[in-house]
This record gives sequence, C-alpha cells and structure tokens, in this order.
Amino acid sequence: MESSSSFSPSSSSSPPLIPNPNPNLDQQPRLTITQLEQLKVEQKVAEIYRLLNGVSAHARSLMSELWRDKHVEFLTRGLKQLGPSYHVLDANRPWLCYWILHSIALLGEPLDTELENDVVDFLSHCEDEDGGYGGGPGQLPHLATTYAAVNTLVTLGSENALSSINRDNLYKFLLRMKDSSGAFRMHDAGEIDVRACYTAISVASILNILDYELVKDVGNYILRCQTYEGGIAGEPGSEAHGGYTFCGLATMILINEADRLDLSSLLDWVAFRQGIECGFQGRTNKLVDGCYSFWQGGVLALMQRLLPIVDKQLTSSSVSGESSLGSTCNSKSSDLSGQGSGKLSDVGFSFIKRHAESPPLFHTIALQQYILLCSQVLEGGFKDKPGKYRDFYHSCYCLSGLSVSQYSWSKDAGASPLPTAVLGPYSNLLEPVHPLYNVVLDKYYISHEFFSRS
Ligand SMILES: CC(C)=CCC/C(C)=C/CC/C(C)=C/COP(=O)(O)OP(=O)(O)O
Ligand SMILES: [Zn+2]
Repeated sequence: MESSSSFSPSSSSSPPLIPNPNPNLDQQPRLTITQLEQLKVEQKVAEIYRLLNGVSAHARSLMSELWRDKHVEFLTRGLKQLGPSYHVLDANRPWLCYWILHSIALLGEPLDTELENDVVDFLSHCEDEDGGYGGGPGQLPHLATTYAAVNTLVTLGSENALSSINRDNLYKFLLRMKDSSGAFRMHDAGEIDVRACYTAISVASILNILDYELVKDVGNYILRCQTYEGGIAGEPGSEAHGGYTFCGLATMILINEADRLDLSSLLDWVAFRQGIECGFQGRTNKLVDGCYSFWQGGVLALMQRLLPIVDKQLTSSSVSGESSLGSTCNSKSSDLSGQGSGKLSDVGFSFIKRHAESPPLFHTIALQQYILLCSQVLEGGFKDKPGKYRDFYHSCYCLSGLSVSQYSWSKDAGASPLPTAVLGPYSNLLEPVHPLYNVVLDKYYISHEFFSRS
C-alpha cells in the first residue's frame, strides 16, 4: 500500500521526492503569449515542488491539512449571498446551489433548516410547469440545471426537499428531450451531446423513473463518441475529454451497457491523464486542473468495479481474435443490475454494493497532494491551479476528487480507509460519494429509500 509520506507517483525512499517537472525552464526558445502564461503556471507548480522536497515529513503533513473551517465559511457565505441574487437574471443558480451544498455535505457540515427551506423554495420556483428545472424562476427547463437541482435536493435529503420534485412531469420533460437518434438534447431545440445523455439518465436513475423508453439507443450514441484514444468525446468526431468520459461511462453503467465500450483502451487513456504534477489533465497535452480530480479520478473509481468486464473483454478478444465490443447483449457476468434481470432502476444501487476489484487505478496520495497543496486556497475554497482564483465549481470537484481518492483503497464503498490512504491528518477525511451521481453516499441511500417507496 502507498505510504502517506510518499509524495511522488514513482516515489522511492530518499529525496528528492518529486522530480522537477521542467528542468529546462531557463533554456526555452522564444514563446507565444499563451505559452508564457502556461510557463508561469508551471513555474509556480515547480516552486511548490522545490518547497516540498526541502521540508521534513512533519512539516509536509502540516502543509497537507484540509482547512475545513475556512472552506465551510467560504461556502456558507456563498450560499447566503445567493439569497438576494435570486431575483437577478442568471442561468446558473441551481448549479451554484449544488456546487456549494454538495461541498458542504462532503465536509460533513449540517445545514441550518432555514437555509435549507430557502433553497427548496427557490428550486421549486425554477421547476417548469411542464417538468424540468431552469436556471432561475421563469427560465426554460434545461437538462444541466435539472441535474443540478435534483442533486441539490437529494443532498438536502429532507422529506420536504425530496417530495418537492414532480417526478411525473420530470419524466415527460426527459422524454421530450429525447432525440430520434436515442441521445438527448440539453433543452427544447438545444444541442445533443454526452452531457445531455448523462444528466437525463442520472436524474431518471436517482429518481427511480428510468425505463427502456428513455434508455433506447442512448448506448449507440455514446459508443459513437469513444475515440481512437480510448476516452469519450462530447459528440461523435470530437476529442476525448475527461468531463465527457465521466458522463459517457457513468451513463453506460447506469443503462447496464458498459460492456459495449472498449474498456481497456478507456482505462489506458484515463490512467495516462495523471501528470507528473500529480493532478489530472482533461485531455492529451493540456495542463492539469483540480476539477479533473473528480472527472478523471471518478472514472477510475468506476473502473475499479468494472475490472471483471475488462478481463472478459480481453479474454474473449484473445481467444476469438475478434472483439465482442459493441454488442447489446449483457451476459450474466457483465450485468450490473445485481439480479441478472437487467432491471434498470437497480443498477445505481447494486453497482455501489459491488466490491472494488483491485487497489486504486491511480496514485491516490499524489492526487490528494495536488488538491491540498496546489488547488486548496488557505482562506477557503479551491482553484484549478496555482495562479488562478478560487470558485465554487472547483471547490465542488476538488473536494469530490479528494473524497474519491481517500476511499479508493476501500473494497466496500464508504468503508473507513486506513490512515495511510489519507494524506495529512486523518481529520482530512471527507464523506464518501456515490461516484455514478456524485452525491454523498448517505444522502444517496436516503433518497434511494424514499424513491423506492413509490
Ligand atoms: C454533468 C456535466 C454537465 C458535466 C460536464 C463535464 C465537463 C467538465 C465537460 C468538459 C467540457 C470541456 C470540453 C472543457 C474544456 O475546457 P478547456 O479547454 O477550458 O479545458 P482543458 O484545457 O482542461 O481541456
Ligand atoms: Zn477546471
């Protein structure tokens, strides 16, 4: 197992623990403005590396502390400031609610009942009378803000929050967003992409309204988005990207068709996205960014439970010399519904009950190091990388990625990890998430119970 005093993906016993990411900084040829900007960021990261290599293990452990109180303060202030701006024209507010409230839930911080009721009330004003949620009261319903609103209400988890969702209308909205190709549109007459497929299927699954009419042919669309690199693009013919790879893989799992993807090339692609800086990049030849800690780290957490399917794919292609990918039939060992019955609404629940079949598929301590030392802002909040400003989006996805990496050694989802799996003091440990929906696991179980009743 990794040691929490090890700071390099390829660490050995003695210093320097981390190689200089760019030893030739002084000998660069003439650079463009963009390259100069990138260089400045890389120099900052290199500075942190130099700093880390020069300090004791004890000092490193202090530097790796999660500044919980500061984060809670930053997030709660943000949530309260949303209040007066509820009347301002802005299409992002359900997202802000989700990013902030999910972060607070990950930190294990309870929410004041008055604030919670304000959020439920606000989101019910965003709910369209024909189903789905818009970015604000009176705005067109949109799949992205519908996903954000539903995940927010699941995260709140009260009877008031969960019963505020009109599932019949939401189902009609989802059917209206379904295109004849099988994929989904983000909104009426809107763009079709893998995000739309994921947000529609995730919402339907968590609310227990997923059926074959919603699922029909969506897998065919996602298969067309897997690229020659192995990752998944936003639409057919585009470049593989971590955000879309998460959306595409999670969708395929939720519809019980993950075995149709080329999982070993997907695994190869995502494993190589963890850079020498210890964080993940979103796509080949781009800079690392804290938010990919979840998009790419989440993919690898999902893959830990899919390894038997990878083995099966590799065995069948080496035995027959032909690939069995792309078929629609799910044999028993690839069935994720847990019953061999292919019952769609069970997949999210039974998937998380599966054992992780291997140790983590990425360097979890290195990722925690990037998040805590390069993305964490000591005054509260998280950012993409040194040199950038904090924001709620990066706070949400850095904390989600931190949680995923802390629990990646746990065979059973949510089981307390050993101290060696957690970088810094054990009090850094966050709440575990359900990686298919990115909601806190306990909140998921409450909503699963609630929506299974009806
Ligand atoms: C559920 C949901 C709505 C998911 C969204 C998933 C997601 C993050 C998609 C990524 C979109 C994208 C191509 C960003 C590239 O930005 P960039 O070029 O600024 O960044 P890069 O250089 O890191 O690629
Ligand atoms: Zn980012």
